[in-house]
Amino acid sequence: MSKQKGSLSIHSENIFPIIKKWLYSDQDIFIRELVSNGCDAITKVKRLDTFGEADLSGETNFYVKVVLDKTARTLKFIDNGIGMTDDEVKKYINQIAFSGAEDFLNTYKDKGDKDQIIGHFGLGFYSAFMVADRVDIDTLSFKKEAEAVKWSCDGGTEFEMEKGDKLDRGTEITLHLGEEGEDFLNEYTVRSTIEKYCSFMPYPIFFDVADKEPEKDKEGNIVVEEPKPLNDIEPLYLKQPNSCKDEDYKEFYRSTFKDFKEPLFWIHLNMDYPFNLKGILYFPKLNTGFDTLEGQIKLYNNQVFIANNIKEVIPEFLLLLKGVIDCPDLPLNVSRSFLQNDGSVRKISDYITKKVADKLNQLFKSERQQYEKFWDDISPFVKFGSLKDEKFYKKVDSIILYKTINNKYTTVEEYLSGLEGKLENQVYYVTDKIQQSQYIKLIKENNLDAVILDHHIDSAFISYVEAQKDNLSFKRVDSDIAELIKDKEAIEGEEDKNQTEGLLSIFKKALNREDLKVKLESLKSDDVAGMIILSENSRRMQDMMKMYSMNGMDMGAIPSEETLVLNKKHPLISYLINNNEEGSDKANMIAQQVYDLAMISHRTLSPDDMSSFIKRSNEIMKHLIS
Ligand SMILES: Nc1ncnc2c1ncn2[C@@H]1O[C@H](COP(=O)(O)OP(=O)(O)OP(=O)(O)O)[C@@H](O)[C@H]1O
Repeated sequence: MSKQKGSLSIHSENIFPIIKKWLYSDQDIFIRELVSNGCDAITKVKRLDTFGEADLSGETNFYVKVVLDKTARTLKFIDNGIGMTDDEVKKYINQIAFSGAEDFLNTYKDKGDKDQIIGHFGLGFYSAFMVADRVDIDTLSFKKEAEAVKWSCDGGTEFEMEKGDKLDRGTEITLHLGEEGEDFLNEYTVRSTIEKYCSFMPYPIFFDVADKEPEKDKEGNIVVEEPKPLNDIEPLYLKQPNSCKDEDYKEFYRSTFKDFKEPLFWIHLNMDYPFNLKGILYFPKLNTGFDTLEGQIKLYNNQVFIANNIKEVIPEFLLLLKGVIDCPDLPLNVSRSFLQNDGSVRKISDYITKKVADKLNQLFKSERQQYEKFWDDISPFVKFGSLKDEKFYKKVDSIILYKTINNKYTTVEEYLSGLEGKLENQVYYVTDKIQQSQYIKLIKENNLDAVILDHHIDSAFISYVEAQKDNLSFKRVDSDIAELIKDKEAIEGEEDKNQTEGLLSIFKKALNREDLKVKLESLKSDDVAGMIILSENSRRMQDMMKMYSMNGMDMGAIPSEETLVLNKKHPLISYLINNNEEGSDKANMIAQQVYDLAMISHRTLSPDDMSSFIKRSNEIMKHLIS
């Protein structure tokens, strides 16, 4: 066969169902497509007016109107934009995937700002057939002497076109809703879909129900209300940050996210080069737990809503925030909610991350007090962000705060320099202020400090920080603190060894635990009889095992590394040392009680241990009166 060249042909009968059914992910998107076509039509005619190619004679009243008629089962999209001549209908409507928007941009590419035109692919109009059995177009071009055109198609590949009777400039698209469009006979659905996609579109969008019962006042007079657009044609994020007041930001937050809690602070993104990006990111007040943190980042392209929380553009941890981002440079797919794989998406995401880190640094440096006030709310976000994105962590590392047991906020650097000479590269922490109060007391008595890390994210976070920083280690207050609590003056001798042996035997017997580890120390304080000490590593291992045990692992298999430190100075312990009563009821009771009391400050008792503890405590109380 000889070499041939040619162009591929498409069978409209086969391609049309694909466009109608599968091109767009959400059925309600037809509303966005038709309203944005109306907006594009207005932008075009206004632009031609500025070029002197159309004469609008100072007209300013531009709009897109959506009118539902439940009785007639129609939904109309009316605009007073550029309109179409019959040639244009043939070119742009009858030819699938031929975009008048692209055509317009190419014709006028040297003039003006290309970004305001929404259409691109020449397919959006056909999304109407996802809900309509028939679509009519009535249009009149802005051109002088233009004739109105009427076009109609029932979703097959045939259309009808004739002279129309439209008298005013613009286009009216009528959707005859079929079975699949049943939902859009509902006023609320139409209204909320317009609000969802078109809230920030650049021309007023009105919604009306043609066959609605008129509203009447008490006297029965018909009340005519001034129509109000459903959108905000000049959203705050498009304005210059220096012209926006705090109240404007708060109001925009309330109206956009329907959240009446005030945001903590916000970042106004305003970038023109190397890509165009505008938006506002809000840090919401989070007084709920981490599990329920849920932000919302609305992504727009040229004031047209694309989708919420698009992970490709918005780094995952930023999805805990609330905000709007408008980026006309996004490489969108036809269906718009999908992005094309493109390097610029990564750049956009990096830019947003950097802006957030910059804002936090600026707050830390110039408004430390405010920053501390916000810290409890923003800390899960900053920690989650650090875990998810090393670059972000590097930028915020030095401004991560820790709340101390004295209710102060400190960075690791400040903490360590405050305890210079006492602690080296070691941070004490508390996970439960109440349970660990005994240890907190010790820390305070030793003029030390500890930070509170009581959030679910903290254990993962500190391991991450330790991996990032050489030498730094976090130690829970009940870990290796023997050195701290020991009375350094007391000298350990041979006698201690024997006493430890004796006590060990008493406790093992009383608790019926052969694996028990006991240490005898002279503690600084003589009001604590015993304490449980567990090395940080063993405890973390235990915590991890516990997590796994939820998935069915046997906890009994984990060896216990806890050591019971007994205080030689405490009268109960010296009683046990000095009276050889091993195995007696009294010795057993003291040993069990000392052990349980030490355990309670370390972790929660098991239900059985708790009931024995209560029972025994009552027994002991009875001795007071016997
Ligand atoms: N309301 C309207 N007024 C004037 N022209 C319109 C109107 N609706 C559609 N058109 C013309 O029909 C063309 C095709 O519209 P369609 O919605 O299919 O694609 P598009 O808007 O160009 O691109 P996209 O598929 O990205 O939305 C438009 O580019 C425009 O020229």
